[in-house]
Amino acid sequence: MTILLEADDVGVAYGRHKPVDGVSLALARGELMVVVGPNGAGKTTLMKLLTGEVAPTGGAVRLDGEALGAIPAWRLASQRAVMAQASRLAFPFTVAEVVRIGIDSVGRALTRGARERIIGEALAAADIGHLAARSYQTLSGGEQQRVQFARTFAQLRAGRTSTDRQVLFLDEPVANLDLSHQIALMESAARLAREGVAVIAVLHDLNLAATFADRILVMSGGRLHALGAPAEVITRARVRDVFGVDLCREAESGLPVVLPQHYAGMRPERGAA
Ligand SMILES: Nc1ncnc2c1ncn2[C@@H]1O[C@H](COP(=O)(O)OP(=O)(O)OP(=O)(O)O)[C@@H](O)[C@H]1O
Repeated sequence: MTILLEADDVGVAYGRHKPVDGVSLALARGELMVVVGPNGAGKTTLMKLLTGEVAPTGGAVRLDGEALGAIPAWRLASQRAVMAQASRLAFPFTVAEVVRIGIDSVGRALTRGARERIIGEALAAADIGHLAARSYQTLSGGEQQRVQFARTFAQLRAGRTSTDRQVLFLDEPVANLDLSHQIALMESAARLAREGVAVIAVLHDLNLAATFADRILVMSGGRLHALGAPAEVITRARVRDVFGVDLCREAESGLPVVLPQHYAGMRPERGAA
């Protein structure tokens, strides 16, 4: 198993407040890990620690075996892509231009045709081909979110010309999406995982998490509460403890969350990484 992202006892303190405290994890090539937890549990802060946006006050993060801080920005751009919670743009870029930004720093060696192919593929992966000429600023929140996913998708595709050991970070990527686009975006993320990308995503929807995750990490009060396969982690007792929600009786066996019929059989098969 090839580990692409590692956190050792990582945490950050703001005065006496510790949004994330002592979290350790290892994310393998081809794995899709979903981070869940209540509001304020430390999910976004953990993602920021893992991407290097926030410097840890304790512990260490390694990307493909190297200390995060030691990797130059130009190389990081090929190794990982980040979709943050909200992305506003000050300039009136078109959708296609925003997606092109994703490959500006990593796709210089690509031919013009290859770049256009990647952009087309990214637009399709996010179902925004029909919006390509629209101004990003005039899009709905959900449409903007899909554009940001396409940008990260394009960045990874272009970066693959330098390395196929890549990590994708998605912080609440489906927050504003309708049900079918939530599933479509997670399917695209799962497809990237099947191609070997290590994917880590913050989600609030436990159904979606259980459907798509190889492993689920539960954060609670800044600490790692549980980490494992969906059926082991999303138990009725844990949902009660962590989220304060009592699930229905049917939830007693196997995955406790009532999976809508629509999700049935949608769990993608993972190929060997
Ligand atoms: N820069 C900061 N200074 C002080 N406190 C912070 C800072 N950043 C985050 N926090 C606090 O850390 C805690 C965790 O925040 P974080 O955004 O990681 O939670 P979350 O699990 O992503 O929540 P949500 O589900 O609401 O998005 C919160 O109480 C937040 O107010």
